[in-house]
Amino acid sequence: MKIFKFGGASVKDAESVKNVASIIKNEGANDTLVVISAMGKMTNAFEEIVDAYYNKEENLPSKLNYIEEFHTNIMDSLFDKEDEIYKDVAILFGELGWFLARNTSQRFNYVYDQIICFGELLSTRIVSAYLEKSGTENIWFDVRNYIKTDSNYRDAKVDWELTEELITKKVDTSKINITQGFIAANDTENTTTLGREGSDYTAGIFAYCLNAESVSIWKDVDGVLNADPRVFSETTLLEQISYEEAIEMAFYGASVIHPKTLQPLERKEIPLLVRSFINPKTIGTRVSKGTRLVPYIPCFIVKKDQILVSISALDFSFMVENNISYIFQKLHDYQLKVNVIQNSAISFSVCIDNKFNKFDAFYNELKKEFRIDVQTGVDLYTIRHFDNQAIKDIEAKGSPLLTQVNKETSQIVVNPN
Ligand SMILES: Nc1ncnc2c1ncn2[C@@H]1O[C@H](COP(=O)(O)OP(=O)(O)O)[C@@H](O)[C@H]1O
Ligand SMILES: N[C@@H](CC(=O)OP(=O)(O)O)C(=O)O
Repeated sequence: MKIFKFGGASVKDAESVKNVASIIKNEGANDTLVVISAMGKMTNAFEEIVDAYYNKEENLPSKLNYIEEFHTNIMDSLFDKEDEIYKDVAILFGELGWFLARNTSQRFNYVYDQIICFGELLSTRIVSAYLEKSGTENIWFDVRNYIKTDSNYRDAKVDWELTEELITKKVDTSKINITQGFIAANDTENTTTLGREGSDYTAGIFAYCLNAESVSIWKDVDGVLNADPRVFSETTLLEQISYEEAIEMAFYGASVIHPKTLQPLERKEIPLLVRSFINPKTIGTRVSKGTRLVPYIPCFIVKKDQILVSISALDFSFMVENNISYIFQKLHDYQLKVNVIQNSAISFSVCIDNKFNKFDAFYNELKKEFRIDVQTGVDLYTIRHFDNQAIKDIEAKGSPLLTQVNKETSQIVVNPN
């Protein structure tokens, strides 16, 4: 069985849905399981629903209306008014309205997951119905009956044993199956999610449980490139990458592959193909056991808008285990992700992501006991398989503030000025 995964960009409008349908028809076979994300930026739009629900209820109707119109416009270009899909979609909006009206829980993460899941439920219903209408028979199923997790809402952990049992028992491997990425359910049938951008991971879960022959994730780029094309004007397609190399790249922040996706595939040596939904005939990138990197060239990963923090003791004493472990505990408490660490006798520097906007609270707590220098708005470049020229090119992007060189990886924090 083959697993395909289509992200939001691949189903952002009616033309894109037609394109996805033709890829499934031409590249898929009868035994293909297709994982699909919410259309376009719909997960962000559903996040706004959650926000309005908690903070600005008067905005709810207009935000719901925007989402409903977005999907209706796409359907109007793909279907006839009397088609069943309009009823299916109306039922989903009915369920969402019912939840918003009846929910009494104040648990934010629980509420978030019960709302956010509608993006994937809607997109898969629409793509499945369009495939059927255009002559490609398929089975739509609700992934929440297949992938089971704990109750850690918004970042749920998969119950592999139960999930494998359900998937192997229930998936009809002789058909084209259409299902949702990113969402799952716990043992009380409440919806959970696997973390933002988790649909690649869903594809990995199905591949692992079904011993798939390959996973293809269809992207708006030709494959994995040696640098983020949004930041670098010249990039080269990587034809082959080993699992280890892809895991390293994802770990350092190459957003083209979700980090959790690779481990289940590596364990069963299932190749991951990163392919272009714009040019489906091109070969893309193969991530598999074998050669580390083809071609073997420096690869650049960028994390924008980081904070560089230098911490030293007020009395200029050495930064050693006890104060460093205290700082780490605080970084953990405030959910600040550390991307680089550099230590000298009297100062300790970290480059961090302020994803949850808790840096100010961290700073206010630490400044009572430490001297802290903060540089906000800096960029972190990671170069895998660097050479001198690659380091020079990055250092020329602004004022380099910190450079760390390991055997295969160099990390440079740059103030873009
Ligand atoms: N090294 C890289 N190679 C290819 N694309 C990259 C790389 N780094 C960042 N990207 C970005 O990742 C995007 C695709 O990933 P993503 O948006 O998560 O896809 P999807 O949501 O469709 O799963 C590309 O549009 C590209 O801008
Ligand atoms: N829709 C979810 C899951 C996902 O993986 O989306 P995408 O494949 O478009 O990154 C999100 O935006 O987080």
